[in-house]
Amino acid sequence: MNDMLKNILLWLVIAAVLLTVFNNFNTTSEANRISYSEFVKEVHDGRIAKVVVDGYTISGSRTSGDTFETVRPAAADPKIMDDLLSNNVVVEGRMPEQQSIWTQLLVASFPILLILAIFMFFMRQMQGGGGGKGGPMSFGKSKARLLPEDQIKTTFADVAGCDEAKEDTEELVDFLREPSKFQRLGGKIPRGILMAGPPGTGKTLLAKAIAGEAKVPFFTISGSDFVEMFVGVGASRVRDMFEQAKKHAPCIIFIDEIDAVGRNRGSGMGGGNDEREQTLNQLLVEMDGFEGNEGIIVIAATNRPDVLDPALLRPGRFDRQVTVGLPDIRGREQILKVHLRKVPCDDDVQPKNIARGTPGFSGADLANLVNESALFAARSNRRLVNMELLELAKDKILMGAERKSMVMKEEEKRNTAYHEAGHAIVGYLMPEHDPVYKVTIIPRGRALGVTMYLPEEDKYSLSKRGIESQICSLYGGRIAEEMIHGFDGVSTGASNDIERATSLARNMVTKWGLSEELGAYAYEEDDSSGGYIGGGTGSKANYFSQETGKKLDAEVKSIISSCYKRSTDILEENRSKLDVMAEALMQYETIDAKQIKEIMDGKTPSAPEGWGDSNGGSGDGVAAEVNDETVGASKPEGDSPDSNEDLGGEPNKG
Ligand SMILES: Nc1ncnc2c1ncn2[C@@H]1O[C@H](COP(=O)(O)OP(=O)(O)OP(=O)(O)O)[C@@H](O)[C@H]1O
Ligand SMILES: [Zn+2]
Repeated sequence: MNDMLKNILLWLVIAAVLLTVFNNFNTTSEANRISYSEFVKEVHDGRIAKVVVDGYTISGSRTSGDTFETVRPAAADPKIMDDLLSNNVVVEGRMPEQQSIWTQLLVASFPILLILAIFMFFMRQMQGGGGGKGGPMSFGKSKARLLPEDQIKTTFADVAGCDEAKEDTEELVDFLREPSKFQRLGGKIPRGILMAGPPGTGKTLLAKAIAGEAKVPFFTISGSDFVEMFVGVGASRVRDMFEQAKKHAPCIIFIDEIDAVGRNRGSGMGGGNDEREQTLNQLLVEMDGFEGNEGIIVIAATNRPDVLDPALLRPGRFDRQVTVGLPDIRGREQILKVHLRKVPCDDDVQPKNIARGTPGFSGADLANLVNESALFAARSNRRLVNMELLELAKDKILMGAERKSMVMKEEEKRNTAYHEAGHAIVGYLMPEHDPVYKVTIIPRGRALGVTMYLPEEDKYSLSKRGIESQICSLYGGRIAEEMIHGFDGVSTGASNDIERATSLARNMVTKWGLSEELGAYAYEEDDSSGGYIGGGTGSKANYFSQETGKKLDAEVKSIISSCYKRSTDILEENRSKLDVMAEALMQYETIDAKQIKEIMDGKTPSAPEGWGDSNGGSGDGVAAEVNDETVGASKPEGDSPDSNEDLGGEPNKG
């Protein structure tokens, strides 16, 4: 880095010297050159006949006939013009205006200033945007900020409502506390952890808590800090950051917004961005570089895990993913408690009630809610935060223009509850269907709600009966909606379900030979999937006539309508269970296998674990939620048949 700077500087100096030399050479090479004072003397002596003024250069001829040339200093006496004219000298052109000494100095020093400015510019670039965040001036320093272990006050107790994520990361604490002991015991050393989840769900907080628990230093940097105009700068920052971290190991490096550097290199976005690519490559190199025994854990956070370059996710890099989702109602209650601990509260404050009224809020929103209520209290000269102020703060946050769309309306929540319950009940009752594991109406990614099935083993082939069961449960959501709203009230939320069901039915007929009518014959082949359920969208090759095509369509339709009918029958027979499950979802937002079984057995569902300990006071220590991360972990695609993610339709649905 320093070498590069020196080079730049050296070239600038050489250029300046050459320029000067060339200039001088140019003028001194002329014959008949005289000094200005000589010229003035000759003017006074009346030896000059003609003068041609060209800027500061004065040339001309003497009365004797020979020519001369001179350069007029900027500070020359302006009276010379009068002298020339009074001696009847022919003057062509005009003498330049007199300038102040300061202007002259400025003009003279302009090239030096220019060089200096360029030099400063490079320095700032090397240093990273120039000082904003403080820290010592030196070239090539990464912008990573170091938080020494004794300054980290965050612990797991400060992170609430994401117990699964906490459990997933507890092992890291053990490792960081004593890397060598951990290794001796045969623990597999993690290197990179990717925290994925929507903004404000506590990814940064959790990473910091890991450092706080393990009492190790914490480096933070944002992915966007690496992205610079100059090729090589980002990469050198990455290198520098790892170098620093090695000196402080065991420690944690936290890279926020990893997607800023980690976007898929192949993807069109910012096409051919050399700098970003080099930075990413350097990051990959560094991740591969350390042997794992150096005690550095790199935690990266993103809310777009889907756009990351697959190379980042390979074994040995960010091969472990921890999802930090939006909190459900219990999570929200716990988060509220964590933050309410920090403000003086009235006795009437009930975190549970606020949690109930804030579906869709992130941890950051809830922290903000408590903070706002404290501000309201201060403004109205009250000593305590009470329920009224908390409600006021909630309304204020809900009112925030962009939040409105995020938070579920009661009506929408009910619709989603019925939809998911429909999936779950049909899935539960169909033969050879994966067991229903968990149902939630908390939005996840683009999905409004999710019903998760737990495959009993990895399945690479399914029976005809199993596939039909899947098609039935896929339609369960839409049918349930239809049952409560009538056909006209059905939302567009089921489009993904319908797509997947159709694709399954089509594959049954055209690829898997599962139609009696058309036999075991490959009518269609696509190059995308190796026959794995889920339907490919790749380019297709057709091997059938138009007439057969019609038969295929008819057969697909007949499979679908028979599944649709079966699904409808099931839901009509179990209408009361559907109501109970939808009601439970409205109340608890997430229910798991236990509650689902109770409902299906005709019992009143029990409250989920951790529900109702609202007087517990502390946010942690509440029973863990079921770990939904393990669901379908064996399947690489989100499109796998073991969960129904219900995408919201267009915002302006009819
Ligand atoms: N699970 C939680 N428990 C307690 N507080 C939380 C939780 N999640 C968020 N918060 C509060 O919100 C603040 C912001 O959260 P944080 O910065 O960790 O979110 P993030 O997921 O890293 O967001 P981003 O993706 O925007 O960086 C935290 O400092 C904390 O006060
Ligand atoms: Zn659905």
